[in-house]
Amino acid sequence: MIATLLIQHEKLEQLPSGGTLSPYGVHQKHGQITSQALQLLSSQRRQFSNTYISVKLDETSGVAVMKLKRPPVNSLNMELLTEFAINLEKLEIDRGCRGVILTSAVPRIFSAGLDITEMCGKNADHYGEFWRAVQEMWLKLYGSSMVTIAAINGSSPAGGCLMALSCDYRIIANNKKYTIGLNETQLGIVAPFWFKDIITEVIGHRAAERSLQLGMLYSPTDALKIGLVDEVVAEDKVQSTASAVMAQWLTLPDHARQITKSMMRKPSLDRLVTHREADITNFVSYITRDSIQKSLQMYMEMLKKKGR
Ligand SMILES: CCCCCCCCCC/C=C\CC(=O)SCCNC(=O)CCNC(=O)[C@H](O)C(C)(C)COP(=O)(O)OP(=O)(O)OC[C@H]1O[C@@H](n2cnc3c(N)ncnc32)[C@H](O)[C@@H]1OP(=O)(O)O
Repeated sequence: MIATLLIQHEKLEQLPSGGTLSPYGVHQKHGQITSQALQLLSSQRRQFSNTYISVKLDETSGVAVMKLKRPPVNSLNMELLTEFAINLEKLEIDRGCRGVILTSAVPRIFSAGLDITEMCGKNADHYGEFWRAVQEMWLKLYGSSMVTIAAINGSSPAGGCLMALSCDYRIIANNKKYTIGLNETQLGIVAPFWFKDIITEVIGHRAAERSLQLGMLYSPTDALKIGLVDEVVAEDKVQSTASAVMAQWLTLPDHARQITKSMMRKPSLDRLVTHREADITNFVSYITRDSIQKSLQMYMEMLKKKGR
């Protein structure tokens, strides 16, 4: 028992921020064994935090709450994406964790999507690496065997919406100021095929086509109407609803639910895995076009002007 706890604890030790997805040892820190064991036995919660992600795992329920914490808008830069993938992988291999609630620590924003500055004025190698990190985040989240619930406590455009769409269930706060959707065309860019696939799976072909072509951002109630989210609840009920829904989902045997989830999601995952390198090459050649760089720069300027 103690040995198992020790291994789990060591798996969950804080990694240095900005690290890579390299394996982390389970045989470190032998000298601390006794104190770690005692600490663990007396506590039902474990927490770990990187620069842009914090995780609290409740060992009693087996539910982790993962928060994005990159003010002002939780835009997804390379470091956040990498930390996200590492933390999710840690939870994935932790037997004590069966479900993850994904939410934001930044008021009024779930995530503003990909960090546009990662896609502007850099070189091709950078774009390639960045896109690989975006893919990795998605493969880990969409491919997770755990129950994943998005507790959307703020606006969630583009890549933020993709994150929410990749979860098993979406709960959004009832606030007209919050919007959610894949608005890429409004930036003058195209959502890649796997973004398109996932929104089509969630809301159906007709709604997805309209939504993607027009780059639509929906209020919570409109998002509910088209099935982009599953529930709209009062702002102060988002987390408690997420916990209640999670508890319901966790009443099912993991084995049956996981195989079913995998059956449903495998075709989309396989498509990206098979075409991963081509997708990166495609992204790099697309994003380095002068016209695309110009569109993104103009969009950033517009955002900055609006903020002044
Ligand atoms: C042939 C086919 C090939 C296909 C190839 C693929 C092509 C590429 C696919 C790319 C896929 C995904 C794209 C994305 O995810 S792009 C990101 C899109 N996101 C958005 O449009 C959201 C933009 N932001 C907002 O609408 C608002 O900021 C907000 C989230 C609603 C919050 O509003 P706010 O009033 O609270 O804050 P605001 O003043 O606007 O912003 C504060 C500062 O944050 C900066 N900022 C906002 N969003 C981003 C972002 N996504 N990246 C970087 N920086 C961002 C904003 O500029 C402000 O900065 P400053 O304080 O003025 O310096």
